[in-house]
Amino acid sequence: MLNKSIMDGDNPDLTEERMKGAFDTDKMAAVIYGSEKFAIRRREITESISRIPQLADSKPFSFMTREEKISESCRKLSVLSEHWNQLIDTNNEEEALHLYREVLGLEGHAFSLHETMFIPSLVAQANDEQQEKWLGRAKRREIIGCYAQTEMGHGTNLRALETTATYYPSTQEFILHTPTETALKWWPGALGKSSNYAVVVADLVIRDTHYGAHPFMVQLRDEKTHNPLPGITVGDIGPKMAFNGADNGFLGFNQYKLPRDHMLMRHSRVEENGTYTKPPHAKIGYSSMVKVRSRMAMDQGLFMVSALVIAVRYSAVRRQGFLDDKSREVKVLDYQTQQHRLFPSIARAYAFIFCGFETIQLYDQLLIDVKNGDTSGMSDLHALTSGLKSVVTHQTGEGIEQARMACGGHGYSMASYISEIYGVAIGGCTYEGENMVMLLQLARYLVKSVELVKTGKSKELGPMMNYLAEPDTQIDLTSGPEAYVKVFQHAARRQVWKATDKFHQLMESGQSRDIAWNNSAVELTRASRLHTRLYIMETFIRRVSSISDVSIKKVLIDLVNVHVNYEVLDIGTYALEHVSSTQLDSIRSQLYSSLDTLRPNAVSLIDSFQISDMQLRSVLGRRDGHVYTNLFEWAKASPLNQTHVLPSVNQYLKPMMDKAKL
Ligand SMILES: CCCCCCCCCCCCCCCCCCCCCC(=O)SCCNC(=O)CCNC(=O)[C@H](O)C(C)(C)COP(=O)(O)OP(=O)(O)OC[C@H]1O[C@@H](n2cnc3c(N)ncnc32)[C@H](O)[C@@H]1OP(=O)(O)O
Ligand SMILES: Cc1cc2nc3c(=O)[nH]c(=O)nc-3n(C[C@H](O)[C@H](O)[C@H](O)COP(=O)(O)OP(=O)(O)OC[C@H]3O[C@@H](n4cnc5c(N)ncnc54)[C@H](O)[C@@H]3O)c2cc1C
Repeated sequence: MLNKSIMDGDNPDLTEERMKGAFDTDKMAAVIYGSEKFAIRRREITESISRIPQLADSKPFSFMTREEKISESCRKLSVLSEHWNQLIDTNNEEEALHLYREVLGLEGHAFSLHETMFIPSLVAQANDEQQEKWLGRAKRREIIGCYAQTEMGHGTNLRALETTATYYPSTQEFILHTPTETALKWWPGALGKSSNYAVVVADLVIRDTHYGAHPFMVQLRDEKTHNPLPGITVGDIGPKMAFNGADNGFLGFNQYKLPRDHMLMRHSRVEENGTYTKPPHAKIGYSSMVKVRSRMAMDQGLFMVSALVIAVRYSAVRRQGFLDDKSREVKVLDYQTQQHRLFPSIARAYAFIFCGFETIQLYDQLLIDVKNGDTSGMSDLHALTSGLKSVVTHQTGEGIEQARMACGGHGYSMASYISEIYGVAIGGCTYEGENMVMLLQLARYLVKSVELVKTGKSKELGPMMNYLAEPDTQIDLTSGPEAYVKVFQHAARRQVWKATDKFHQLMESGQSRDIAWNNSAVELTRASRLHTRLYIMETFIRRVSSISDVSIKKVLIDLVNVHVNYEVLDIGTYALEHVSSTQLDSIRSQLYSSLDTLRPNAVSLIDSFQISDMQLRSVLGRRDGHVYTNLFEWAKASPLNQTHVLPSVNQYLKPMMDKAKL
């Protein structure tokens, strides 16, 4: 049995799909998750969780109020705290993330920022003594922390943050202060009600000199009573589009005193007498953001996968309409339009996850380098993750929305859970830097790279930039996926040069640098997208080429074929400058035949992610495929159906109808 999800009693339509799978889903899981060891650990953790009944949702999550969701996730966290060490290796971040995802899902919880930004900030920004003092406590979850940077008035432009941390040598204290309403911290996850500590980013002021954004470790609430400390105003910012299990919060300081050693001082320092030592790299304080951005290709890939697991499984059990055989309706997965809607997203999800592995490793390496005093890799990783974060969040949003529509009417029901996945995932277009802003950060790097080529300094180009210096060559589309990489290289190079030329020409025509930049910005963001998509395609092909298992490699090559054909057609207007319309027609035919080739493996490809029903919270995406019975059961569980006649009917509708009868 190659597809390890097959079980007796499942919906036969799904079992039939799983029987068709040409590869071992456990082996594919090992490729997806980077190693056989981790793929096995994931399954073991999931299995162990299923043996602890208190970790299951106490009722369907979608029927809970926001307060109930928050309380439910806290209840589960307290159960988890009893089992933590048996369930995972607590030093292994990937195991911890898997545990969180399985048990708490994606709607956020009290620890949402604790692991993702609070601890990483302490790891990267606190000096050894400070780590000694706080890191162990944070890791043992004696305290709960978050990352409080964004303010009501400013999120993007960090240089304009208004919260001040003014140092007074006389008392050797900082005074944290919120000078205006717009200076209130606004948005930080888990800040409102859960966290008792925060890494607060504030403008450091010493003797009237403003040194800009710096991180501070700040206690917000009393450890015994959990009440806010005097001088602190803190609360929840209210319901959001999604992610409502998290208490994103506001925070204000009224002349709040903080000891000197609460500024995180690994890279910049303030001495007792107020002498300031600047960091070895001006943007080193931004490292927690780079950390999260470096995770986003992986995390967003998994969001997209969740929606695709639901849509592909459902498409295999949903029968509607006829093809050749008029005696039985077909599975909607057999429609070419359905495949075209879903399969390119499966390919992108695989590609994002492979990229994610790379960027996570690059960040881990950078952290070591920076600790050893080498900051030279910072710009490269900042540029790479800025572009990647923007492209994957946007494409993930598109893919999830297509997955919802692919489920027809039931996709619109919360029983599918896709709208929640969509709402949480697209938050990523905004958090960790608004997408346009981050594409423009990458564009700075691309423009500088072109300037290097123009001035004969191509040798100084960063990784992935050499293609900018190469001439256009003839493209032979029959030579395999590498030819498609060439199309992307040509298109990206041309757009990067075009945008740079425009920027330079506008400056030469007398516009200031900033105005010329703004007037070239749309072209610059297009250049960044093409460059990033090239990186994604190259990484995907490189990863697949490195696989030795024949059956796994075969299906992944099929997936690469879907990817490269789809991507080139998707940038058709740019590609047309390098390939003929006849060639594009042939790419179109190849795409359709690659969808056909992939069809028998579609269910196995998404089963391989081994995402449990507990995590999916979707009636449509159930592993066993028994959708209809459970859809009815789910609807019956609606609070509205707990009584035949609602009070609102007796109070308003009945009197209204009765009155109309008179
Ligand atoms: C282990 C278990 C874990 C369990 C976990 C359980 C979860 C399990 C489930 C997991 C799934 C998760 C679910 C949802 C979670 C939701 C989480 C939501 C988190 C959201 C958090 C946030 O949302 S938190 C706030 C983020 N807020 C931003 O993101 C602001 C953007 N804004 C900027 O980031 C700066 O404002 C911006 C633009 C760079 C300009 O900064 P600036 O003005 O200072 O600089 P300039 O533009 O002038 O640039 C001057 C030169 O600096 C260079 N440079 C700039 N940055 C650099 C850098 N970092 N490194 C190197 N170089 C850098 C640049 O490239 C220029 O270089 P050059 O001169 O050579 O061209
Ligand atoms: C779910 C969620 C969780 C979050 N969690 C946290 C958290 O834990 N901690 C935290 O500190 N923050 C958090 N944030 C805040 C988040 O980081 C910011 O909202 C984000 O960085 C965007 O900043 P902004 O809101 O100021 O957007 P704005 O900058 O106001 O964006 C508005 C528009 O202006 C455009 N724009 C702005 N500047 C430029 C420019 N220079 N060039 C071109 N266009 C520009 C943008 O592209 C956008 O179209 C969270 C946000 C969300 C949605």
